[in-house]
Amino acid sequence: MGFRPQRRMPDEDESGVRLPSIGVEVLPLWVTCVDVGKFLPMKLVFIAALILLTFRLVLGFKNRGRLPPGPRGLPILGNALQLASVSQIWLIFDKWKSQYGPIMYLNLAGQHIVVLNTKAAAIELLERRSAIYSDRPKSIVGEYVGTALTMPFVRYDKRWQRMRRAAHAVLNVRASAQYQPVQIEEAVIFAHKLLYDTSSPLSTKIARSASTMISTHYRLLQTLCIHSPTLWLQWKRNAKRTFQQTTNLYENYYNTTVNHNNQQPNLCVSLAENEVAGELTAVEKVWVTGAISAASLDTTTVTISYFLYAMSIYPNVQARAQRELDEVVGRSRMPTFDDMTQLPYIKAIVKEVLRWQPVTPLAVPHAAMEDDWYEGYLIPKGTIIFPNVWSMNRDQETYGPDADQFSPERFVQKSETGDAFVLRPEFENNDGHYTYGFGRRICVGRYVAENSLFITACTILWALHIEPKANATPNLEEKHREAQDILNSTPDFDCHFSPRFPEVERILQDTGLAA
Ligand code: HEM
Repeated sequence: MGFRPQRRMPDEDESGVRLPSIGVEVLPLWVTCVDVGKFLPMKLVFIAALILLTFRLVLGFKNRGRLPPGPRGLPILGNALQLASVSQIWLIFDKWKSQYGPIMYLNLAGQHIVVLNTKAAAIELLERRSAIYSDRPKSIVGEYVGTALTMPFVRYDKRWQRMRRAAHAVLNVRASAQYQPVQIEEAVIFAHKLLYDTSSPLSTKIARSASTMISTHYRLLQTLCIHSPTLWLQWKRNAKRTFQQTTNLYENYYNTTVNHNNQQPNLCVSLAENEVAGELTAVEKVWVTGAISAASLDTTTVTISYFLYAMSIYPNVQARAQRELDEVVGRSRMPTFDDMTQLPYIKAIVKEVLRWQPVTPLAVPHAAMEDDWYEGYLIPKGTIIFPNVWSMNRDQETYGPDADQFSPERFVQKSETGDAFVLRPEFENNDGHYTYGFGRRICVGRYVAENSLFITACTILWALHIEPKANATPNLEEKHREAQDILNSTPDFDCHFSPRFPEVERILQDTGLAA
């Protein structure tokens, strides 16, 4: 069933993008004051703010007994100061989990936050009750510069439904198979670079490999990386210009790729040709491709970094994976997607990297669209919901006492003959982690990501021997203390790569040329 075109709202431009507006009802108090202050005498604003604040405090006290348990905060500021100086919020949440249980309440200067610490809570709310938990938090900055069109942050409305259907049409299990030849090519180029490119640092080589689907993808990503910080810093002054620049960037990329396609399957061409994508407006279409490219960049880069890092510090895992590759693939050709079912240990490594170091340890926040109750606790409408993926992925009841350790063995068991590994039956059709998120907002690119991670892991392990550079083993805890984001940071490490056997270079080159 198609969606009927939406009526344009008074504060939308012709592309349907919301223009800057003053939405008093949803803004945090301080922002309301700042914006409204331009239009009203300061005294009036102050009185209005005081009334609103009193109202919120009274309501807050009334509701407090019914809200989930959580750390005590300060009046007005709530828990804001407890979180302001923390670099890895998920570690604090993990600590609080043992104190407050499966569902935890925080207050950030009036904004309700609920953290879901267990898979049972996340599945009940974000999956079974997804009809009311699939929204995203309203972002004031974002609406100025285009999150109204950036798919992972789009509010749960008709536009998101159009975008999601289009993205699903070009990224579902079957559609994602069309990108496999390009993913093989990318993996071969990556392995070659790791071996022979001595000029660029490891992090640059990894970022290059994160262009999961199409070679031209990378050019867009590079441009985005260069422009993003300035675009975001100047957000308010140049809001409209920023939005326009980003649209131009995406449009340029989209048109160039569609018009100069070299016959390789790629996302833009798939979208241009897909019937479902016909429901999108022109501007939505280019933003879907841009947002998908951006969504795949950090996620894949961080995950591949942790894969290399794990291989360098767990030589036994590396050796076991290489034994599996030698037995199944041999040394006269490179692994392909056809080998996938025969390589359970490599699949287990990919699952374990995603479980052990989820790139977004709190996923992407959802938002409650109605007042709701869970286990006797009130979740007010507008609450921002963080699924605590980090804690769920390290739950000892599910993963055992070694849940904090990197151990792909947890996903495999000995085959009946006892001479090989097979995936444990419960993980055949199950990720074995919660890193791709939940419910209707679950990562739409996960099949492409899985293919990309699998073929990259196979290719690297088949071709290279990986060793940490002397004295280069980083202390992850130290690194984490430096992170200032809700994204897991890339580990700061370096490795030494060498070919596993003499024919590696020739076979890499032959495969690269043939792909
Ligand atoms: C290691 C790889 C990846 C991880 C761990 C990851 C993780 C996530 C997570 C946690 C979400 C939010 C889920 C939620 O709200 O519950 C998400 C959303 C999304 N991801 Fe991924 N992602 C990965 C790769 C990719 C790739 C390769 C693409 C594109 C080809 C992609 C496209 C998207 C999009 C478009 C969304 C927004 C979905 C929506 O809001 O409906 N992701 N991803």
